[in-house]
Amino acid sequence: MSSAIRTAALTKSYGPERVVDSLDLDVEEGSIFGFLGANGAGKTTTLRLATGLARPTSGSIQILGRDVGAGGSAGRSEIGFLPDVPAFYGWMTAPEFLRFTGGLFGMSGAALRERTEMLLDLAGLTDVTSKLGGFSRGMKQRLGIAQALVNAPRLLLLDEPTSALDPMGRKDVLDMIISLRGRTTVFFSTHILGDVERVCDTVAILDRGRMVTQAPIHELKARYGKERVVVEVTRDADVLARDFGERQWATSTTTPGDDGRIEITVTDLRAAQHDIPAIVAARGSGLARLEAGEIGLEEVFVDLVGGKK
Ligand SMILES: Nc1ncnc2c1ncn2[C@@H]1O[C@H](COP(=O)(O)OP(=O)(O)OP(=O)(O)O)[C@@H](O)[C@H]1O
Repeated sequence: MSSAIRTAALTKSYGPERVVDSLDLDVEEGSIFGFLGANGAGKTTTLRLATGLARPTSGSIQILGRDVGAGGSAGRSEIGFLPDVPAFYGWMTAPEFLRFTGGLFGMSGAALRERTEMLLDLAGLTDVTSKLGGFSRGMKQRLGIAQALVNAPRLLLLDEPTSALDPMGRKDVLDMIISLRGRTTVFFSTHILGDVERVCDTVAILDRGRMVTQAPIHELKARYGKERVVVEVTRDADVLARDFGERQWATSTTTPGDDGRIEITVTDLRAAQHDIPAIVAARGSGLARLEAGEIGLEEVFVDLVGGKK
C-alpha cells in the first residue's frame, strides 16, 4: 500500500518551542486516519505543514508520494482541506458556494453542475434553499467538507471537523466521513476520542508535538486494552477493595466511592467474575452490581498521555 502522507523527523519550531517534534507519520492511502491530541498538541501545525501553509524547520513531508516543496504546490490539486474555522460567504446558497469553489478549480458547465448535485446530496443539503448565513454549525461543517471535495481529491484533510458541534451535528459529519471510505483517504485531527473510535481505521496520538503511538485502532486496544470489572457493594467497600486487590487476577483497584463502587482492572475476567461474589459474601456484605467491560480508547489515551502531564 502506498502512503498518502509520510513524514520523516518532521519538526516545526516557533522560537525555542518545538511545536511539532521529530514526527514520523505514515498514513496509508485509502484509510480513515484519526490524528488525536489535546489542545495545543500540534495538530493544526502538522496540517499546515501538510498543506504547505507552513514550512518545516527540519525533516520532510511527502503527500501522495511527492515532497511538499517550498511553495507547497506539489499535489495540491489532489488535496482537499477544511480548516478548523472555515469562512463562508453568508449571502450565498450552498449550490452557489459549491459552484463558486468548483470554478476556482477551473470546473464549469455540466461537469460542475453534476459535481455540485452529488456533493449537496453527500452533505444532506439538496433541499436547503436558505443562505449560508442562516446555516447551523453542523450544516456549515458538512458544506465545508463538500467544498473540500469539489476537486475530487485523493486526500482529504480535516482540522477538528466535529469539535464545535452538538451530538447530532457530530453524528452527521461522522456519517459523511464514513461514506467516503474507499473513495478518498481521510486524515482528520480531533481531540474527541469517541469520534476516532467510531470512524477511524488507524490513529496517531500526539502529545506536545511528539508522537506517542500510531497503530490500527484494533491493535491499539489489543496492545493496551485490559478488562475491567465494576463492583458495587452494600458495605465494607474499603476492606473489600483490599481483598480484591490481593487476588492474582487484579492489576489495580480504585479507592471506593461513597456509593461502594470499586473499579478493578483484571487480567482474567472469568476468574474475577467467579471469585467476587464469594469474597463479598465472606465479608457479610452484599453485591449491588457486578459489571464487566472492555477498556476503551479513552482509557488507553489517558494511560499513554495523561500520566506524563
Ligand atoms: N504561528 C505560531 N507562532 C507561535 N506559536 C504557535 C504558532 N502556531 C501555533 N503555535 C503554538 O504551537 C502549539 C501547537 O499549536 P497547534 O494549533 O498546532 O495545536 P493543536 O493541537 O491544533 O491545538 P488546538 O486543538 O488547540 O487547535 C501551541 O502551543 C501554539 O500556541
